Amino acid sequence: MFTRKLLTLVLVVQPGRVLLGMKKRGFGAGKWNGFGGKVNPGESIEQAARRELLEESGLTTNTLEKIGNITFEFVGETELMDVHIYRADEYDGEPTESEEMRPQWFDIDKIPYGKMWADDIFWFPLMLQKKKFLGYFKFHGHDVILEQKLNEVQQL
Ligand SMILES: Nc1nc(NC2CC2)cc(N2CCN(C3COC3)CC2)n1
Repeated sequence: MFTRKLLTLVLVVQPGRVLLGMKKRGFGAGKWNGFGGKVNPGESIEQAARRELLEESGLTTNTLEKIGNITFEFVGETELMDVHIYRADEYDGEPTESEEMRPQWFDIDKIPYGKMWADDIFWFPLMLQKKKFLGYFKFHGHDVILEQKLNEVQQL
């Protein structure tokens, strides 16, 4: 009944600050988010995460750590979003605006949750504490969360 679309999301975190990008077009345009996108055939999820980070932010990293996996359901749609979330604590390069994203550093205590996906406020604190988590969010449209599950796990 449901198909799953593999997607990636990378958060670059430095002491006291996190790098977010303003999505300039496509799904989630107008929201701040980490960097990510689709997984191409023949690509591992981690390779796709690295590719999208480079394409969207100009950054590379040696320290991509898998920290979460969240499944999103949208009422009335049969395709689930299976988002694999990574944290990078080091990076090389300079944050660079791309066609997709305008990068900006945010102090941890000034993360713009009001301009991000509604689920982020729930799992960002786990991500920032380097906890690993599994989640499930059921959305009505793009703004209303009808159901949610979020559990810390020891390993992904
Ligand atoms: N933070 C956050 N929340 C989401 N919530 C669900 C939407 C309700 C989804 C999401 N991603 C899925 C979409 N993906 C786009 C980049 O190319 C596709 C970025 C990561 N990222």
